[in-house]
Amino acid sequence: MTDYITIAMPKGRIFYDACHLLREAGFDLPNEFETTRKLILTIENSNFRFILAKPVDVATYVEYGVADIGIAGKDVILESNRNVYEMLDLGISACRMAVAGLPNRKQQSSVTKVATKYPTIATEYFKKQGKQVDIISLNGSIELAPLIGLSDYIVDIVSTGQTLRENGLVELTKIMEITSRLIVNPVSYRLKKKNIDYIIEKLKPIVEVTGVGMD
Ligand SMILES: Nc1ncnc2c1ncn2[C@@H]1O[C@H](COP(=O)(O)OP(=O)(O)OP(=O)(O)O)[C@@H](O)[C@H]1O
Ligand SMILES: O=P(O)(O)OC[C@H]1O[C@H](OP(=O)(O)OP(=O)(O)O)[C@H](O)[C@@H]1O
Repeated sequence: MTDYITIAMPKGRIFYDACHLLREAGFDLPNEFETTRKLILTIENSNFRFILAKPVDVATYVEYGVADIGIAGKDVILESNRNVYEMLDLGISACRMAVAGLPNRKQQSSVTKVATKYPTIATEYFKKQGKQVDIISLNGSIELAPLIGLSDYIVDIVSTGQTLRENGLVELTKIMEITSRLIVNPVSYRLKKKNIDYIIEKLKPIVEVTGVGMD
């Protein structure tokens, strides 16, 4: 049986950046990669197999070993806290995690409420600040929460800042910079080290040109 390397790719925003990066590194990804609805993709005459997952699920596929390696945002890696090795900062899909809110807001109640898709990161952040807050978990459209009185603040991804601006919110504090990382299953790394190192070595010079590298 072919000793496939299975790579979990995040659908959505990161996918396009990730495909571009892999092509730059010399992987011959067919053009249909960006248009197909297939969830398992192969490259002819190669032992690479790609699976397309929701970004938030990539680290889960890698932890369970059904994917040997994966590409995931640092936000997702920190939030999901999966047992994976983070091997390379790919520098793609850059954005930041920030606290935002309405300007000149008046607190609604004695407890500060924070809405977020990232409860772990938000809890950790406010704990480090020594602030007690109520975290309200949402799945999207986080900016809605302070507008409609559900929360005092949000913790969310900011990229261009357009969503904040168009909703009259302001960025208050940057929590961290976010980029996508190459993650690896620890057992796969032991068993398929040569093939996985080959991929990392192909990516490194491309990534270094853009100014990032190993953590
Ligand atoms: N403006 C942005 N908003 C959200 N994520 C971004 C942004 N820019 C870069 N990213 C990165 O892309 C990843 C999320 O991509 P995407 O928005 O496609 O996922 P998602 O919102 O979880 O997917 P879906 O739309 O299917 O729910 C994040 O984990 C983050 O690392
Ligand atoms: O600074 P910007 O460039 O405006 O990008 C930031 C927005 O993009 C993301 O939302 P997404 O589009 O993933 O939708 P969601 O609300 O469903 O998470 C993020 O949660 C912000 O809302």
